[in-house]
Amino acid sequence: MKTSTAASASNLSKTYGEGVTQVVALDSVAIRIATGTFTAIMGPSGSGKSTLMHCLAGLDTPTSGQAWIGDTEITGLPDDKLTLLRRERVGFVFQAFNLVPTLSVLENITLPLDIAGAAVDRSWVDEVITTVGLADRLAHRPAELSGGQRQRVACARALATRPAIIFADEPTGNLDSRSGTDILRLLRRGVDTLDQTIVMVTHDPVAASYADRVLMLADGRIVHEIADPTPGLVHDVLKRLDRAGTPC
Ligand SMILES: Nc1ncnc2c1ncn2[C@@H]1O[C@H](COP(=O)(O)OP(=O)(O)OP(=O)(O)O)[C@@H](O)[C@H]1O
Repeated sequence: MKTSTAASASNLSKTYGEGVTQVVALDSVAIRIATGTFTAIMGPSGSGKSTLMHCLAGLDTPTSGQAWIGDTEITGLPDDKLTLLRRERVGFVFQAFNLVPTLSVLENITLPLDIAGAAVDRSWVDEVITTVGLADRLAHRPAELSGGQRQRVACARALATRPAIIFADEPTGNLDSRSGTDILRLLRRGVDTLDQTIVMVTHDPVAASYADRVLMLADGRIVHEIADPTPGLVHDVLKRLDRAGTPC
């Protein structure tokens, strides 16, 4: 049983606009992410997955409610402190956080450490590089890599700083199934062997089955939770949600 908390939120709400055009993207969400666990967030398009992840990661500000990374409350934290906290304790595997094209694979992986002015723990970085299978590509530039290899670099970059938590947004979204499987196994290994904590948004029941649990969102609320998910179970719950638009 995991006891410490990597991230959490209480009463998290986010609305856009006002009056008749108001959109409730998040509606009083409460969540606890235990350290060393892998959580998948799923739900129909527009259900609030990205908004939830951005608010949990300190990339977006909720309209009301509170969010914590570890025991630090991030809601209300001034921008400079939030930037520092993200840099030191959060890893991202987002499409928007692309690799730097002019840097080599190795330089991209150690970039967050360089920015933070942190000493590079070379044996740790080597372990991560071996884990992601990029040892023979370190001098290459991102343009010389396949999409799957690039995504593995993004994962290695996120793991290199040993962040308290990694947020991954559709990490296998643009990949063929073999590369996608590599990435998911890698993330899973990070949790199992490195005690990494991961939160991943996905639309894919197979990807979600690598997680320890799946949280289903609908209309900005967590409406269902699946422990020890299998692709079939996730698929069935998604289908019922799509049909009913309500909890199962
Ligand atoms: N900047 C914005 N302005 C207005 N409405 C927004 C904005 N960002 C998101 N929304 C709305 O908030 C709701 C939740 O959006 P969000 O992107 O979190 O959903 P999602 O579940 O990640 O969707 P998808 O699976 O399609 O990426 C949607 O109805 C969306 O239209």
